[in-house]
Amino acid sequence: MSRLEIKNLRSGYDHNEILRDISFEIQSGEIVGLIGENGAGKTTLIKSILGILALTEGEIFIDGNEIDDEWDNAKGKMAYIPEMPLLYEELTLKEHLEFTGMAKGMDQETFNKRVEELLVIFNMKEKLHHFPSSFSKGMRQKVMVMCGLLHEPSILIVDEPFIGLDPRAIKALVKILQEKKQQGLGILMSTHVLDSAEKICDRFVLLMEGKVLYKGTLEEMRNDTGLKDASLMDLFDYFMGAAA
Ligand SMILES: Nc1ncnc2c1ncn2[C@@H]1O[C@H](COP(=O)(O)OP(=O)(O)OP(=O)(O)O)[C@@H](O)[C@H]1O
Repeated sequence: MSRLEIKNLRSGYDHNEILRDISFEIQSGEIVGLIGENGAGKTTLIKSILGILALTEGEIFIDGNEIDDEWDNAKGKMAYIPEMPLLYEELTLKEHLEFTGMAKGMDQETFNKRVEELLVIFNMKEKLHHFPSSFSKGMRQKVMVMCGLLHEPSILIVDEPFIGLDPRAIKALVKILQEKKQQGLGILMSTHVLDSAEKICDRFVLLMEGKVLYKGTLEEMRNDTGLKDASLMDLFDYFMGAAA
């Protein structure tokens, strides 16, 4: 159970500031959708939260503790699943999991138990000793998700989880994210797949040109715009149009 809080964040690349005054939080047991057009700053924001990019201003807290002071602790609580599956071609699925377990400092007993559970959930038992070269895109994505969930993080950050997955794989992933959420995982999910996002996210942060354009639930968006029954896509269009 954790809470991630982002306060007045500014960051970017060298002399190119991309994000300005970003503030929002992710509570335990909720899925927050990070929505924005190409180049809005979603990946830059994720990289900033993960400490890959330095902040020029602002603070990030986990459970009230600033990440800067508690970096190792924070790293243990967070997991990240990147947009493109990054696998080592010379390592089998088992070795990927072992490598992750070691990096996260898991003890053998917990590791074995979790691997057993994840292999069943993701239907990958038969692939345990196989190399990524024999995996489809969806299976590669599954390996990333398994590695991400291995140490039972309390905050999960997922960048574009649905790209390249077939409808059944999307359904399976949605089910897993919902189950994990019910168990208390807080999830930040960046995606362009708005119909899936609408179904599974509890709240949304809409980004435009590096700034928060809107944050709230679907219901709040509908009330604020007067667009009753509007889809997330329609609401996103509306907010983008109003800001242009
Ligand atoms: N390595 C980099 N160096 C300099 N500028 C970058 C770099 N990566 C991204 N940018 C710029 O930062 C801005 C935000 O890009 P970012 O990748 O965060 O957008 P995004 O919302 O994730 O887009 P997409 O939906 O296309 O993945 C863009 O203007 C982009 O050109």
